Order: sequence, then structure tokens, then C-alpha cells
Amino acid sequence: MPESLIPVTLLTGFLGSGKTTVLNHLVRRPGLARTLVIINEFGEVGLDHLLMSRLPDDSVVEMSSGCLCCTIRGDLVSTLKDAHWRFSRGGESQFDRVVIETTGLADPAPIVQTLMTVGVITRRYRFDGVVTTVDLTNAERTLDTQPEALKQAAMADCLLLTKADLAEPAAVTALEQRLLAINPSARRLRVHNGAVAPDSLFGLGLFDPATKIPDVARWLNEEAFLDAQDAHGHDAHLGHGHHHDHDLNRHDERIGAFCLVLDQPLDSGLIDAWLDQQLSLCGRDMLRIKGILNVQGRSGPLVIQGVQHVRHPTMELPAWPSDDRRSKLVFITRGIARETIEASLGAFINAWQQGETSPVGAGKDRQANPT
Ligand SMILES: Nc1nc2c(ncn2[C@@H]2O[C@H](COP(=O)(O)OP(=O)(O)OP(=O)(O)O)[C@@H](O)[C@H]2O)c(=O)[nH]1
Repeated sequence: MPESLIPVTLLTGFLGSGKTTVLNHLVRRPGLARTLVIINEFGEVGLDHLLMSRLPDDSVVEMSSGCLCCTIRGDLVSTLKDAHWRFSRGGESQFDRVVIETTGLADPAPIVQTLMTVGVITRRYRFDGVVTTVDLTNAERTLDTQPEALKQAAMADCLLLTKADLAEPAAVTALEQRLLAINPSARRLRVHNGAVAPDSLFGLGLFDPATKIPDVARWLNEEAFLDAQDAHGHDAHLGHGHHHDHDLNRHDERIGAFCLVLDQPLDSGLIDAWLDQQLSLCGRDMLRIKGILNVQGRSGPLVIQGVQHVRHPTMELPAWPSDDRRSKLVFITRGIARETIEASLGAFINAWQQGETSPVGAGKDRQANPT
């Protein structure tokens, strides 16, 4: 993954939660002059829908700050693909960062999948992270009733909690606890009228593209899992959270996160084969997977990332960030308990060690093809 790949940030959040306010603030920052902002103007229509059917106006605005702004043309793939020649002068691209603002009802998953895997995009761009705005004044109800909003929060790498000035402090605390249970590893920031430091929204990937050193401490945020655990007595998962209250309709009774830590180096190919099997069985409910793996025969760690059924190609990095060489995997799931995943992985490892693992042909191939 060359350093020159252009980072792409997905800015999402429910209707009226403050996305445009954040964006307006960001594009005024001098450091972001060379940013291409891609928006879509279809209020009520999700971007995933748009990817397939709509051909909106092809309007491009150059903002006074120097940022470029365009609406989605056709689909996201062609917009990003064409952006290079459309926004270049003298053969040189005019932007070195992209922010995509989705509609409030968008499902971020297909967009992230597109950014992670479509060849014409991954040759030039790298997915940086999902930033989700959450309106503190009404998020409790929105999360209760709007599955899209919940998914946007669950998939975020960074949560921007907006309108704290209008919210009751007790409500803010309660919501922060709820978000901790849904997505402990996401960075959480309170934002007043969109004022947020760009640095806290960018560089959300699993490693620093310049040094190729994984920033595990930041993206895993292990302590937050412990906090979530302390707050709820055990894993922030499957309705064991603080919401034992009486509203049975809460969707996030089933959404939660956990982190598996594996002490021993893993056989080459094992996790790939196991994950492929898991994703084909229950990818829909694996909202987000991120991990760093210690694999036998590799001097550096492997990093993995996935969104529902789709995984980013596994990458090997040159070095570990610290002496801690354990494999760590974060799962944000819908209705899949940690115990289920642990049992599945345990059984898979046993079968693998006995050479019986062939649900995806991986076990049988591993001698011949040790990658
Ligand atoms: N008081 C207060 N108002 C805010 C804050 N952030 C945003 N707003 C207001 O909330 C309203 C909605 O903000 P937008 O930025 O348009 O929200 P959005 O997510 O882009 O909205 P849609 O594109 O319609 O989904 C606007 O009137 C903003 O001025 C904040 O921190 N405090």
C-alpha cells in the first residue's frame, strides 16, 4: 500500500445529526485546502441505492478555501475514478484527500466495501475510516427506532457527538455509555457547532501509511473494552449492557463488540480460512472486523479488516509496534456472541491441526501453498 494512495474518509450520521455542519467547519481549515468533498444531494435516498441507479447533476463547486466539492456522478466508483483527470491541472491532481458525505439514511457498509475492494479505486485511494455524527439531543430515540443510525454508529472508527450544548448532561453520559457498549474501540469526541480538529478525524486506519507501523493502541483502544466490561459486568454484548430497561425494541440489544486475544502465533492461512468460512455463514451480522495477527514464519504482523461479507486484502507490515506480539481481533457484530465466535475458532483450530479443515479447501492446501 504505497503512501501516495489518497485517503478517503466516509462521513455519515443520521438525518440532521450535523454532518454538513462538521464538513463546513473542516473545509475552512487551511490544512484541508486540497480536499475533494463528495456529497450527494438526494436527502432521502441512500447512497448504496444511488450507486446503482441515479445520475444526478454533475455540479462541481470550488469553495473559497480551495476545497473542491462535487456531487456523486453516476456512482461512487466512476466519480472517484474520474476525479483524477477531472480535478487535475497541468497533469497534477488538485486534491490529496477525499471526504464523502453520505445521506442520513445511508448504509455505510456497501460504500466501505467498495472503497476497500474495487480495483479502480484501490489503485489510487485507500479507505481511511468511517466518521459518524450522533446528535446528543435525540440519539437515544434515533438509535432505538432507526436501524440505519445504529449501524452507522456501530461501524464508526470515530464518533462525533454533536449538539452537546443542547443536551442534558445526564443524557450525554447515558448516551456515551450506550455507544461504549455498541462500539468501544471508536474514538468519541464531543463537537460544538461542527468545530473539530481535522487530525482527530483522519488517520483512522489500522496503521500509519508513512511508517507502516500499526497503531494498535489507537484503533483497538483495548482499555475501552475493559471499561465497557466494567460498566456492564461482562462483555459489552448481546443485551447484557446497561439497557436492561423495558423497551424490548431496542435494536442494540443485539449489537456489540468484543476483542479476542490469541497468545500463540497462528498457522499461516488459518485465520483467513476461518474468517472466510465465518463470513460466508454469517457475514451479514459481522458489521466490522479489524485485527492484527502474529502468523508463524512472518516477521511482521498481518492486518485484516472486513465489513460484513467483504474483506480488505490481508496485508503484511514490516514491524510490530511493541513487544506485545499477540494476535488481536475486534468484532462488532449483530447478535453473534463472543462465546460463539470463540467456540467456532477453537473448533477450527483443532480441525486444522488434525488436517481436517477443508470447508473452503484451505486446510488441504496449506502444505502446498503456505501463504
Ligand atoms: N446547537 C447546535 N446546533 C447544531 C450543532 N451541530 C449542528 N447543529 C444544527 O443542527 C442542524 C442540522 O445540522 P446539519 O449539519 O445540517 O446536519 P446533517 O447531518 O448534515 O443533516 P442532513 O444532511 O439533513 O441529514 C443545523 O441547523 C445545524 O446548525 C451543535 O453542535 N449545536
